[in-house]
Amino acid sequence: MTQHFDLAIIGSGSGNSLVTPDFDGKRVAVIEGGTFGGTCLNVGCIPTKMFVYAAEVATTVREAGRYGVDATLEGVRWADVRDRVFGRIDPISDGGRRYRQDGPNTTAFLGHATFTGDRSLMVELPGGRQETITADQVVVAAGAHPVIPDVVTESGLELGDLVHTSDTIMRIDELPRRLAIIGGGFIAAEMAHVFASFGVHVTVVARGSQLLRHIDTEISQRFTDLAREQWDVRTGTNVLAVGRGDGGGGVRLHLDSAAVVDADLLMVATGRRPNTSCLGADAGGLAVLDDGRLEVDAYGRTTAPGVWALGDVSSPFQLKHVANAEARAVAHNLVHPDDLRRLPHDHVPSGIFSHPQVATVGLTEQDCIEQDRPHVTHVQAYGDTAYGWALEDRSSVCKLVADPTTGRLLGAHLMGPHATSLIQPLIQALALGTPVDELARGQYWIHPALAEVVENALLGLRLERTA
Ligand SMILES: Cc1cc2nc3c(=O)[nH]c(=O)nc-3n(C[C@H](O)[C@H](O)[C@H](O)COP(=O)(O)OP(=O)(O)OC[C@H]3O[C@@H](n4cnc5c(N)ncnc54)[C@H](O)[C@@H]3O)c2cc1C
Ligand SMILES: NC(=O)c1ccc[n+]([C@@H]2O[C@H](COP(=O)([O-])OP(=O)(O)OC[C@H]3O[C@@H](n4cnc5c(N)ncnc54)[C@H](O)[C@@H]3O)[C@@H](O)[C@H]2O)c1
Repeated sequence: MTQHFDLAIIGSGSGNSLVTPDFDGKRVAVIEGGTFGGTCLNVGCIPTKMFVYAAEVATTVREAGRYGVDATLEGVRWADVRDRVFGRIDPISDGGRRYRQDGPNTTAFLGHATFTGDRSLMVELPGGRQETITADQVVVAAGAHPVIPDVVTESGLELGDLVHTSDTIMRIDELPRRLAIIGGGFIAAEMAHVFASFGVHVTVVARGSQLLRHIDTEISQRFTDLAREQWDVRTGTNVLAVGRGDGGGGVRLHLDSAAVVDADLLMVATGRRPNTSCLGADAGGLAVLDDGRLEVDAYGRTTAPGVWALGDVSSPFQLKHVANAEARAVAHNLVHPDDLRRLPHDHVPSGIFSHPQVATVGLTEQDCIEQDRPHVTHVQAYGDTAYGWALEDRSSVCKLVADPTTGRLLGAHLMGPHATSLIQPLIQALALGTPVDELARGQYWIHPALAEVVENALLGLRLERTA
């Protein structure tokens, strides 16, 4: 029997937030084929940052001697760290699922959905049952999954055993002695920090010449240099083959430099691909772009009338704050067809919770050069501020890019302690168009807080126009 709904949502990550009061008294289907709550809650932002915090604590103890405080890290109780994280998260996922199962106007379908036609879905439920659903409107919020390079797939090593992705590595039973990571992006940078801080020997194998290649080149270079001091970093290197280690234990990577890397576990962090290959996109009339994303217009409309998409499955940004912001726009658009809101894609910031932290928003210096755009930059060292002295900081920076003629900020790129929080006034200035001079001088900056690095960076920009 076919069930008809006012709204059907595929994916319970940011999609779950679409059940707004506008749908009170209407029928909403929430379809989830994996763990309720999606990536951020279960295997993404939230658990990783809870592990990162524990890693920060371990690092603080290790580095305490620099400040004249003698401390020894006695050990890391991995199982306790892990259980604290998932002891907090798993009940939230369970509660969210129950809330949709028992909700007054929601029906939760716990299975994989495939389009079979125009706003028509087939859901594979546990036990082999199938349910057919139609809806006036459908939102695809199906997220993305880790890409596994061929060289790993061809190794024959099973995922979740010796080979992990971020989906599984946080739940392992015990810390490995040696961890190899393929990839030099966000996940590699964060997880290398976590495991190295916990005493694991980490080897990062990256294709590019620098880690975090997509960010400002200067920051990426500085980050890579600091990473080399903490982890065994092999840049400009491809993995030619993956197999079992000598004696059958662990894994061995054969690199194109002729070197081999032996490790107890391998983590693959080579990007995430939108979940569109098993969605029946063709049957639903949804166009898929070359990179696997669903095609959407500026308002989140797919190529199929009445079908919307948001988040990792369609967005150019695989970030939770973007998925949430897109969900807010789509939630509005579902009920205001004559007053559509655009997906907010201006000045999208990102933060990388590694050691050091990195935070970035807006144009980089290279962007300005490539666009032949007038610009000035200023790099302010944390170490030149009072709180930087307290931190004994010698490597952290706040780099700003501004337009000298308009006096407006173009971009901000920070690397160092609390970079992901320090960047917020700069994100705000970009979003609200606050002139640099007004931002620097039009308010108090608490002395001697770390935020003075941002104040000094703003004051250091050589602008032709001031407010
Ligand atoms: C390790 C890691 C750390 C991260 N850290 C951060 C961070 O610090 N900050 C940040 O901004 N972003 C971070 N991200 C990215 C962030 O998690 C994602 O951008 C965000 O969660 C995407 O939300 P979404 O709603 O689009 O998709 P998801 O949350 O992935 O939800 C999609 C859901 O749809 C389900 N689904 C898929 N296909 C179907 C189908 N056909 N039928 C039924 N259900 C289906 C999936 O099971 C999934 O639960 C991180 C990602 C990872 C992997
Ligand atoms: N703090 C955060 O906001 C945060 C944290 C983690 C993940 N994320 C999101 O999740 C996404 C996925 O993270 P990620 O680290 O997997 O992707 P990424 O795009 O950040 O990095 C992928 C890395 O893998 C490399 N690579 C790609 N294919 C390869 C191959 N075949 N062999 C070897 N190397 C290969 C790339 O050169 C790059 O270094 C990120 O882009 C980000 O949007 C965000």
